Amino acid sequence: MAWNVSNSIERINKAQCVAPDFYYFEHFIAEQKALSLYQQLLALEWQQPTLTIFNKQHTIPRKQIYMGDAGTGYRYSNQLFLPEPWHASVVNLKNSLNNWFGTQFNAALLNWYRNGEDKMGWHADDEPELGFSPTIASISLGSSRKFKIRENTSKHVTDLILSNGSCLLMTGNSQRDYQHSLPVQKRVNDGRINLTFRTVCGI
Ligand SMILES: O=C(O)CCC(=O)C(=O)O
Ligand SMILES: [Fe+2]
Repeated sequence: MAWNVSNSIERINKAQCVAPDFYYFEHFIAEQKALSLYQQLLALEWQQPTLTIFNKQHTIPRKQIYMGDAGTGYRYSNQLFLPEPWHASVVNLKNSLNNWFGTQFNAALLNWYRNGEDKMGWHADDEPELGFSPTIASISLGSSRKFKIRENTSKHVTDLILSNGSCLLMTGNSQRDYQHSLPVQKRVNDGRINLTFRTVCGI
């Protein structure tokens, strides 16, 4: 669903534009609140599915939980994910983001990177369920991790550090023109949880 930029001009002005259509808000959630949310979410029932990509089976190199409103089924690497019911803290965060940005997020993919060996490869969140030019808000809790943004034609890469309590808003052509990834960082010993809020036109 298209995002109404005019609702959020003021918010975007407070952000750092790290690449076209990528806006970074460093202290979006207070540090202590973000750390306590991290601790709370660690206790969830995390899953580590095996996906089939080009006929090969891969167990994802991190853990995840997909949460959302009923009817927000999501297809990702040939597998259908049905949403778990919202966790109280996550639905509160979703509602705050919707108020803040004027979005209509109805689902969230949570990723838990247990240490610097856990990662996410290059991809764009361009599944049809997300509609044309999706807006995605990505909240980071716990250890800081490097995040890479690569422009599709020039292959130019921008590095960004996503720190505890930050929000990265990806909007406009961010998924059409770029890919992003979270590389291995062997020297990171502690965990990080990332929540990506999405608007899913369900299946
Ligand atoms: O962990 C991150 O910051 C990236 C997560 C991501 O790209 C995704 O869930 O699609
Ligand atoms: Fe992504």
